[in-house]
Amino acid sequence: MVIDNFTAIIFLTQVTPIINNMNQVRAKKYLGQHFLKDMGIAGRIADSLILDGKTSVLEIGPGMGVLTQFLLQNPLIDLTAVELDKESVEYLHQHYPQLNVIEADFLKLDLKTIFPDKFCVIGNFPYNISSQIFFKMLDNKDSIPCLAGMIQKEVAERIAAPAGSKTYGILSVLMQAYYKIEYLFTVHEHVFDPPPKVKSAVIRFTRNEVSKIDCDEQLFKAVVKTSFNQRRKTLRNSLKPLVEAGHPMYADPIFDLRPERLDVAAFIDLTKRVEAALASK
Ligand SMILES: C[S@@+](CC[C@H](N)C(=O)[O-])C[C@H]1O[C@@H](n2cnc3c(N)ncnc32)[C@H](O)[C@@H]1O
Repeated sequence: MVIDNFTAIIFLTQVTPIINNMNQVRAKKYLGQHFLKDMGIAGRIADSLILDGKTSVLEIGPGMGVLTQFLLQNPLIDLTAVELDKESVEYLHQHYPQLNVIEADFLKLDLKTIFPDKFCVIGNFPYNISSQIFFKMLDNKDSIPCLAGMIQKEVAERIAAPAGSKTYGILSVLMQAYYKIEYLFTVHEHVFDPPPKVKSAVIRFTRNEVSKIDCDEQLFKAVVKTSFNQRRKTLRNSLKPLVEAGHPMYADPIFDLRPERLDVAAFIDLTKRVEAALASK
């Protein structure tokens, strides 16, 4: 049989197996796939969780298992992985048959059903959904004592930013309210295949043993989100959707401030004022 170039391309496309000839998963941009090549860094990330005895751990986005291989070796870790990419799941089944891997979107996972008790979270996270991962973590904060992983450096800096800094925002306040945050180390682009356009960072969150939040938690979240929805405005202007303009509450000079000036304690105080104003209606 004579195969011209065109026929050869069709032929190759049709017979390309799920795992390609290199026995590697082909990186897909829409899934945020940047595979870590550096075993030293993978080992450091896998070691960064703080474990209190034998612990259930969820790895988000194991890809080809560069972190997974270290996690599976740790006798304290009872590992489950969630991976959205079918090709990666096939790869994991072949290379790590002992791994419990769920083929699903982490954001749609019912965590309470899978982990009725406490569990930790780890991963070299898909950067396109890192904020959503943290909001989901906050929704499950009572079950998650520790999370460690790699995200975009800029996002890690933003979450760890102190009050008063330009990048301080909703996630900084909410995560700092419930977790101790440690920026562990920076990771350069060249250790990934394909390299991302941005630098990365490994960050760790450890749940505060004593809750700082002694106000209504739902209202606290609403006050933080509403305040930052218009971050260039003063609190007097931005909080109007919660408490109507002209309310006596606004006489206090705290409402002259922009939201980035307030640390967690000040947001708790603000929430109590809003709560009192709503109760006095
Ligand atoms: C940055 S890659 C990291 C892969 C691997 N852990 C590594 O370090 O080489 C992110 C991984 O998350 C997976 N992923 C993307 N979106 C996901 C989602 N919504 N739920 C679960 N996994 C997802 C991707 O398929 C990819 O394998």
